[in-house]
Amino acid sequence: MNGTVVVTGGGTGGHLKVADAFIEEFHNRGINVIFIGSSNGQDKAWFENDRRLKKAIFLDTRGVVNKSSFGKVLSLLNIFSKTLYCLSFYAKYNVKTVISVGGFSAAAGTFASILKFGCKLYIHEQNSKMGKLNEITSKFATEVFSSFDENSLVKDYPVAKEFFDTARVRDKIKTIAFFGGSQGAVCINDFALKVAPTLTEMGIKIIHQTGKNDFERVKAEYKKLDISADVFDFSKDIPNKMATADFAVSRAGASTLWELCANSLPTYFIPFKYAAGDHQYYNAKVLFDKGLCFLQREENLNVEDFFKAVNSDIHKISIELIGSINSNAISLILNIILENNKK
Ligand SMILES: CC(=O)N[C@H]1[C@@H](OP(=O)(O)OP(=O)(O)OC[C@H]2O[C@@H](n3ccc(=O)[nH]c3=O)[C@H](O)[C@@H]2O)O[C@H](CO)[C@@H](O)[C@@H]1O
Repeated sequence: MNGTVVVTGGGTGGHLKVADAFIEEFHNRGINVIFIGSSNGQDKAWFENDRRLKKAIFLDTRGVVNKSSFGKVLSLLNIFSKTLYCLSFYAKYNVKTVISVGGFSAAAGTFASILKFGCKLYIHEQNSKMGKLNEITSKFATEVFSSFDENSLVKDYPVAKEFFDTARVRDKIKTIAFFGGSQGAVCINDFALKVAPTLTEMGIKIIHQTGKNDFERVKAEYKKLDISADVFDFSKDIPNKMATADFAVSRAGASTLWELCANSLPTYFIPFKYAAGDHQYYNAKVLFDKGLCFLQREENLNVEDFFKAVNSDIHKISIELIGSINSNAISLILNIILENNKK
């Protein structure tokens, strides 16, 4: 491999999961990787002290979107100074390949890759609507990979092997899992508590990921209802939780969505309505249009519609999900990057 590889980006679990897939594949192929993320957000929790990495750097960067004009100027100045830092870092470590997985953590490392002569930028866009940073930087990229883009050379999403290994066709619902995305979702937590008594009467067990902030409240509510559910704030063992479930209720963050597909787990999606460009809704809509999931907007959420889905033919959906995603995406993406870098 010519020069050092940098993987940059993060902020939330969705971006970090893709960063992790790249790091794992480079590591397995014996190629050194440096990670550049932010000291704000979840990046440190994922990659600080990660033995697969040659180095992990966490810059004090923050998002620009949803800020006052003054806040935006400050964030932009900060990104500018961190870009200069990355440029000198790239020179020191002879960085020739940068992979951006997006999110505010990616800005400085990505801009530096564009400014550095002889450095190639690759982008992985997770969502159906391109994020602001990728919209700007993709024009300078050697290749952009996205599961939702017809022009992408690889259309499958990099999903961890465990989700495929534990896939099975569902028939009868014995367990339902509620997933709120990496940060949890109060709306899904409230809805789960609302339907939990009926699910329990139906003999259906509950697995529930609440997110950190709402964990104690939700746990206490289940106790009040006298329902013994598997409630947790965040788990490193999501493959096992999914494998146990026969049906899921979930936000439509891209990583979770494709993991559910890989696992053949029929899902009722409730997208996060404030996601940029409404991308969670459009992520799930791609599956919904093929009859591969249930989809309901948060503002229209109702118990009748949910139970209609629970009582429908999930077996058919589960079977059809089997062919919805292949397991070799990250390997194909790396082959393309390595081939390109020989040029
Ligand atoms: C609020 C927001 O802006 N969310 C965005 C964020 O979602 P979010 O960070 O929620 O990301 P995803 O749902 O895509 O992925 C979450 C990842 O964290 C893992 N996980 C989750 C819970 C847990 O307890 N343990 C665990 O390991 C999941 O298995 C998954 O791999 O990034 C996604 C990918 O760009 C976007 O599609 C989402 O719109």
